[in-house]
Amino acid sequence: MPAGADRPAEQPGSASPSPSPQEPTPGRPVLRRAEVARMIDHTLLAPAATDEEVLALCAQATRLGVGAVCVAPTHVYLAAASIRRGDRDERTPTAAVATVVGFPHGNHLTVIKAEEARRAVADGATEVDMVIDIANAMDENWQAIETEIIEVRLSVPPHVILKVILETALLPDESIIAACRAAEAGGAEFVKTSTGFHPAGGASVRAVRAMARAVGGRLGIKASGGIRTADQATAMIDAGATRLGLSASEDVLAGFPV
Ligand SMILES: O=C[C@H](O)COP(=O)(O)O
Repeated sequence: MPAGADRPAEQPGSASPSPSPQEPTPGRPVLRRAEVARMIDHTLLAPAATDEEVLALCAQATRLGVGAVCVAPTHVYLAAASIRRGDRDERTPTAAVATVVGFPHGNHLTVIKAEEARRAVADGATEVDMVIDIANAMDENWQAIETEIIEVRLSVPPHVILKVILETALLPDESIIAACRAAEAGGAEFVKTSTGFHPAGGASVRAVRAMARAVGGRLGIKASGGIRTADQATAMIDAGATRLGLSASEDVLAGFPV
């Protein structure tokens, strides 16, 4: 079962209600299913996820044409092997393998996050989503956040994409902006809204807009946590998201025209 599939939309981790995106943003072409699929990190991070469920996720990823799968560190090796096999059989473009570090609470020692990232890359991950030490953001200790990001950045090769999870439901806009700047200074490629596991909630249009104001055009912006419909996904993209972390990828994509 995909992570969060057993949660109703308004439970912890769900995306905040957003303005209806039914009216297309002026000047933006209609979003097509294949284009949105390439923006998706198809995600399974449920603590009890089995190997069988990870293999099903990878098969689905290949079928849907998503940009990446995102799995727990313990499943990276399996996912990377499965994606490679699926690509050979189906002759479809390769989905990247992403994983998480310091997940979901973020209060692991920096040295543990750095080693977790290094091992994940050795196992086949090319994208790493690290959770910041959220207490540092509550304390507005931006230097500590930047230092930790630098440590993780230095633990993996330059080609690895580093995404920094801020748990934005806990933060006012000014803190989101400051954390995004610390992520940029620390060498991250992306900032990401949420783990999808915090009781305060998941992605919101408010947070994505603040992130876009801070680093849009320079860093990628990943909206994740509680996005269950094409309307919610569209609202995130219109707010500035360039990636979507979704466990409900199939349902979301079904709402976009081919
Ligand atoms: O990192 C991504 C999230 O865990 C995905 O959250 P979701 O299951 O609410 O889509």
